[in-house]
Amino acid sequence: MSLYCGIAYRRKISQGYRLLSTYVTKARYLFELKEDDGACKKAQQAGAFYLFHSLAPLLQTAEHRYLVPRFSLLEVESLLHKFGQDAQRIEDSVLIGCSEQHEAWFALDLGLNSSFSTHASLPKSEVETELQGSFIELRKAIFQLNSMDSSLLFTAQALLRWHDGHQFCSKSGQPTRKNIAGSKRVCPSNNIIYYPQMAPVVITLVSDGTRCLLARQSSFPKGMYSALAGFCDIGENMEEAVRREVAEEVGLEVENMQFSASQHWPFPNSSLMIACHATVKPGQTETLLS
Ligand SMILES: NC(=O)c1ccc[n+]([C@@H]2O[C@H](COP(=O)([O-])OP(=O)(O)OC[C@H]3O[C@@H](n4cnc5c(N)ncnc54)[C@H](O)[C@@H]3O)[C@@H](O)[C@H]2O)c1
Ligand SMILES: [Mg+2]
Repeated sequence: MSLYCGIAYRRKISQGYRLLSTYVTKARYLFELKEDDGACKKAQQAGAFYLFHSLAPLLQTAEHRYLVPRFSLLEVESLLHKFGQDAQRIEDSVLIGCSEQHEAWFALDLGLNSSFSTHASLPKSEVETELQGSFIELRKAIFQLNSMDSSLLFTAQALLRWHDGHQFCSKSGQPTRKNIAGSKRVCPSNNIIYYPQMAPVVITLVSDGTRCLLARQSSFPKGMYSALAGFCDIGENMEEAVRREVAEEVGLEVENMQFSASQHWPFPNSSLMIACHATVKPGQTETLLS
């Protein structure tokens, strides 16, 4: 369907069904904020900000759990002012979601070099004291966060990392400029648009119907085993990647496979983990036992 038809179709639908679901209005609102810098700037006025320092989120401790504090635009501006920085640094923030009431959520890293600020990084421990929290590595905090918080922080960290690593155009070498939402960067000299990327990874639980195969990398901590994982090669579909990775890593040939679930995984860079179940060809189960 062409874009024109797509838009016309959307209008027809929305005229026919005036009461759109909360999910649909939210999805369309976020899409608008990504496309319209003015609307996104306006959303920042009433939005909430999650703060990071060198990709570690600011967390507060409460009875074996971590809480994720959020700040208003005014609070962030006043913090920046206190540390001698101007509000332009807020343009480094990225849109990471919104509430059902359309309160937009942003993430801002106070530790990474800012393209706007003369002061590259805010002093970590002083900011922690000021905000009564700690910047904690996300990997260490995962299991003490609720699932909504961890998913938001995963997205935030992945986007912040992508922007940090894509400040220059790979064709012209010129600095690229992010849009307000942070959903893309553009090279002003040749208009090439860069979008945040993630690498597809297949992770496969191989079984013979009753037993499953786990493996370990030499880099894993002692005693840790996992399903077989690997990056998709360019040009491959999911099935081909599963077949190749299982063959490469354990020397077995996969017969049937089924998609199970997927998850964004921010470590060490952004991956889309695609989880599958697979069985191996008959006669290979002895290998599984040995
Ligand atoms: N069982 C597991 O190993 C496991 C479990 C949970 C999550 N993960 C995640 O899945 C990802 C892939 O697992 P793996 O390390 O076993 O992959 P892998 O088996 O494909 O081996 C990694 C190697 O693949 C190459 N490679 C190809 N494309 C790459 C890309 N886009 N980025 C980085 N390296 C690339 C590199 O040479 C790298 O050393 C990892 O990021 C890991 O965090 C793995
Ligand atoms: Mg692997």
